[in-house]
Amino acid sequence: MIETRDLTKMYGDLYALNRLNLVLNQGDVYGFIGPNGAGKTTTMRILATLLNPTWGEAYVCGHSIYNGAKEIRRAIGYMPDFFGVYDDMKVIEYLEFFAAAYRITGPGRKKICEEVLELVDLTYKRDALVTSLSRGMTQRLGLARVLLHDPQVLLLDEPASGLDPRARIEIRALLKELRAMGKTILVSSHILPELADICNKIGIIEQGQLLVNGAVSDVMKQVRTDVVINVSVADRMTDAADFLEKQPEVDSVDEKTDLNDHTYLVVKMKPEVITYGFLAQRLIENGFELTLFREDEINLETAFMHLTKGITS
Ligand SMILES: Nc1ncnc2c1ncn2[C@@H]1O[C@H](COP(=O)(O)OP(=O)(O)OP(=O)(O)O)[C@@H](O)[C@H]1O
Repeated sequence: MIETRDLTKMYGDLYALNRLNLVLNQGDVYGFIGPNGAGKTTTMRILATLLNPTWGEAYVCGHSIYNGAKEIRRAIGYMPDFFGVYDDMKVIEYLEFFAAAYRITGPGRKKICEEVLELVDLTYKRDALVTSLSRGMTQRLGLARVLLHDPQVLLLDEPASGLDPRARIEIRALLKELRAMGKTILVSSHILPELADICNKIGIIEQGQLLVNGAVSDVMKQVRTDVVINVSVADRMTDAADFLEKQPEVDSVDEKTDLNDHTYLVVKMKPEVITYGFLAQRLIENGFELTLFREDEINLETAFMHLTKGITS
């Protein structure tokens, strides 16, 4: 669906993008992560055929950016990080305006506009002025706009930036829905954890260079520093904590309480230990009834800092 080969963009001596090689297959949701100025927008603009690279090649839906711009623009929905809305226009008028620009005509136009409004959960705002929408609603309207022509590929530049936590959750839910619809999505962010659970692939870019690229689980393995497991047992938590502390592979055991007031143990393994299934077995063999045994979610934000530290500092 998307392939770039040594894609490079220079501004004078500056490599905004340096030999970028990316592959997105149909249905991939690729989280493109990087700090400000990393080259994310440059990549998206090149893929959207709005900017020429200095060299390198890129294909979108099988069309080259050099001679397939028309076909590419038809196949993609590009949402830039900043886009203007027009004053004195109602939400539905705004969408109909863009639908007309996409040459969607006849009675079908109205239907499509209503459908995308429904998809982004803005039906209740159809007659509101676009300038009266909150930032989160404006972002959702922006998404609705790029969905009008039912593109196969979505290029979304920081769709969650500047949103409050609730609006971020809504955008993530929407992205999940688009993923379920089979869209291929390249979505950028400078916040790693934000995208981890909606993407199947992740790339981390800095100063125009892709530092890490792969399946979310592989990226997590690469950046993993130590293994932490959350454990809970029925009734005998104190005994379990004592037992775990005595195991030679265990570094530390701490007790924590979750939001529902459930207590669990946070077991940190020694640095060289990367497997941990044996601990569950030992607990069971020693008569503990396990109610929770799960690797702690790796803090991707920490991983991100860990990865980029060497370059930025
Ligand atoms: N028109 C331009 N002229 C000169 N330099 C530019 C131009 N556009 C971008 N750059 C530089 O190219 C680099 C990459 O910029 P880009 O906008 O792609 O980064 P980004 O990852 O999207 O960052 P942000 O999160 O801030 O949007 C930056 O150093 C930027 O200053």
